[in-house]
Amino acid sequence: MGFLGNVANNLQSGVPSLPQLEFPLNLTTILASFSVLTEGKEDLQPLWPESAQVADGDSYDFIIAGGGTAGCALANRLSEVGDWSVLLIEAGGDPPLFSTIPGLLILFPHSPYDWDYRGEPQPPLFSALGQNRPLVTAGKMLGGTSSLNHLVWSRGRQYDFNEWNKSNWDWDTVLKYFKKSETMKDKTILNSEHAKFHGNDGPIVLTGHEDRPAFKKEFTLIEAFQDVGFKRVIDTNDPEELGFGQIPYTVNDYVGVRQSTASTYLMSAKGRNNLHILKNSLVTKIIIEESSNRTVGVEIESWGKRKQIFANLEVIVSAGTYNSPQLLMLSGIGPQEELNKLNIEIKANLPVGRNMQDHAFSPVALRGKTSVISATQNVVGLLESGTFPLPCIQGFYGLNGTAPEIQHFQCMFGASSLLLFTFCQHVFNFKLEVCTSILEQTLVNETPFALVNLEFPKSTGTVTLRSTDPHDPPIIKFDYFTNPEDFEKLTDAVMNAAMLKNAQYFKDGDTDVVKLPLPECDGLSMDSREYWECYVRATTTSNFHTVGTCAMGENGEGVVDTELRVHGISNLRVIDASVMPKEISGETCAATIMVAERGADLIKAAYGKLSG
Ligand SMILES: Cc1cc2nc3c(=O)[nH]c(=O)nc-3n(C[C@H](O)[C@H](O)[C@H](O)COP(=O)(O)OP(=O)(O)OC[C@H]3O[C@@H](n4cnc5c(N)ncnc54)[C@H](O)[C@@H]3O)c2cc1C
Repeated sequence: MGFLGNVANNLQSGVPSLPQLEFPLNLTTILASFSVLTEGKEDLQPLWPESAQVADGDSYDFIIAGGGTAGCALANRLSEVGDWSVLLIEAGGDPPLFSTIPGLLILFPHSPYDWDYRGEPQPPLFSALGQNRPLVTAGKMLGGTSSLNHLVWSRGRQYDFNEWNKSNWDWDTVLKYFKKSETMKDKTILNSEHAKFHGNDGPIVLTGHEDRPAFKKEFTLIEAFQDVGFKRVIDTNDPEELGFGQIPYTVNDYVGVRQSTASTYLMSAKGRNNLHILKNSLVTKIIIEESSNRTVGVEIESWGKRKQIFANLEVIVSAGTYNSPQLLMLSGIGPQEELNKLNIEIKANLPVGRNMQDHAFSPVALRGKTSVISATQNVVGLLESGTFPLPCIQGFYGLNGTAPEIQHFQCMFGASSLLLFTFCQHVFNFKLEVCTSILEQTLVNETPFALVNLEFPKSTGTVTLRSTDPHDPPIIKFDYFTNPEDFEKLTDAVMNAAMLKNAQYFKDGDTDVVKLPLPECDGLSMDSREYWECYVRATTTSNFHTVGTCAMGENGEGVVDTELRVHGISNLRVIDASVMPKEISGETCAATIMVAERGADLIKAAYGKLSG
C-alpha cells in the first residue's frame, strides 16, 4: 500500500501512533522517492561552460575569486567590455540537475555542492539543534548559493538602504540595479501600480504562483494573517509598504527552471572569448607586492597543481560571507590580533570577519485543520516541481514603529508531512525528537509552519581562521542575542506568530501551537512569556542570510570603501554579500546580485568604460 493509502486507512481507523504508520523516515527513502521528479527533465540541464586551460604565470585583466552568486553576475558584466580579459575561478564544479529543478532544493545540505560548515555552540542557545550547532549551508559550485537557495526574491526596502547611509548606495541607485537584474513575470504585480518598481528585461526571471490550484492555500494563509490584524500587500518587495503577501520566486515559469546566476548571467556570457572560467580550483592566497601593497594576482590549487595567475588590473574577491574573509586573512588582511595568533604577516589591519549579521529565526508550527485532503497536498506541491515545492507567503512588520523589523516566512504543509520533516531535520538541523514530535502532532492536520526572523540584529558574530590551511573551515560564531534587545524582539515576534491560531480559518478545528520536546522549558506555561523566552533560546538558528564580514565603511571601521576597494591595498575589491554593512529586510540573494551589478558599474566607471 502506498504512503497516501496508509494515511487514508489510518484516518478511517482512528488516529494511529507514529510507529504504527511505519513512515519511511529514513531520509534516503524520502530522497529516492523524489528522484522520480527528475525523470524526463534532463533537457533542462544547461550545457555548462567548459573549464579553461590556465597555465602557471598566465595573466588576465581581472581575476574573480569565487564563481558564486555575485561572481557569475560580475563575470558577465565585466566581460561585456570586449577589450578586457576576465578569469572567473570557482572552487566547485557544475551544478547538478537537481539544482535546476526548484522542488529538489532539499537535496543540497551535506552534499558535495555544499561547503557544509557549522556554527560554534553558544550555550544556553541551540539546545534544540543537532550537536547544539547551527548548520551553515553555502553553495560550492557555479552560481554558488544561488544554485541551492530557497528561490525567494526579496530585495529589501528603502528603509534598509537609508540605514546603510553610504554614498553610491542610496535607494534610487540600488533600485536601478535591482531593476536591471530582474524580469518580473508575476501577473498580479504586473497588473498593478507596483509594476513600476520592477525590471522587465534583466537576467533573473521571477514568477509567482497565482494561477496554480495547488497554491490556493497561500491565499488562506494571507487571509488568516489579516484576521489577526496584519495587512495584506500585493508586492512584498514594495519599497515602503509592509504586510503579508505572495512571493516572487527565481523560477522561469515557462520551463520551470531555477534562475541561479550561473544559469542566467554566466550562461548568456559563456561564448565570449574574453571570459575564461576555471572550475574545481581553490584560490588559496591573494598575491600582494610587499613594497607597494599592490595586488598582482592569486595563488590557486587546480587539479592537484599549484599555480600563480596574475592580474593586470584587479583581483576581485567574491567568495561569500565566510570564505571572502577567510581568503583575505590568509593573505595578510585582517585584525592584527587574529593574524598574529597564526604568525601571518600583516599587510593591512582591518576588521575582516567582524560585524557578521544574520537573520536568526525561531520556528513556530501549528496543528491546523483536520483534513484528509491536506495529506495529498504534500504530494501535489512536489509534482509541481517547476515551482517552489509548497504554498508559502511572507510578511514584514515593525514591533513598535514602521521599520520592517520582523519577517514571517510562513508555509502550509499537508498532514503527516515528510517534506516538513525533511526541512526540519535535514535543512535546518533540528533534533530528530523535535521533528518527529511535529509529525506526531500533525498526523491528520494541515500544518502552518513559520520561520520567524529578526531582520536588523544589533548583535554581531565573527568569522576567524582555524589555521593557515586554506582547506580548513573557518570558525563561525553567530553570537546571537549578545545585545539583549534582539532577544526581546524575537520573543515578541514568536509570540505573535503563535497567535495565528486565533484566525477565523482555524476556529472550527482544534488548532493549537505544536508543543516541542524542550526539556529545559518543562514546567513553564505556554501562556507565559517565560516559556517563549525559553523556547526562543532553544530553537533559534540561522536562516542563512549572513552578511557584513567585509563590510563597507570608512577606513578604521570598515574593510572596503563605498567603491568596494579594500582599504590600504590597491587593485583589490570585495564584491559579494560580505560587503553589506547592515542586514536588509528580506533574504539576501537579490541584494547580493544588486551589489554585483553596482560593483561592475563602479569598476567600469573607474576605467572610463561605462557607457550610457
Ligand atoms: C540554504 C539557503 C537558502 C537560502 N535561501 C534564500 C532565498 O530563498 N532567497 C534569498 O534571497 N537568499 C537566500 N539565501 C541567501 C543567499 O542565497 C546568499 O546570501 C547569496 O547567494 C550569497 O551570495 P555570495 O555571492 O555572497 O556567495 P556565494 O553565492 O556563496 O558565492 C561564493 C562562491 O565562492 C566560491 N568560493 C569560496 N571560496 C573560494 C575559494 N577560496 N576559491 C574559489 N572559489 C571559492 C564558492 O564555492 C561559491 O561558489 C539562502 C542561503 C542558503 C544557504
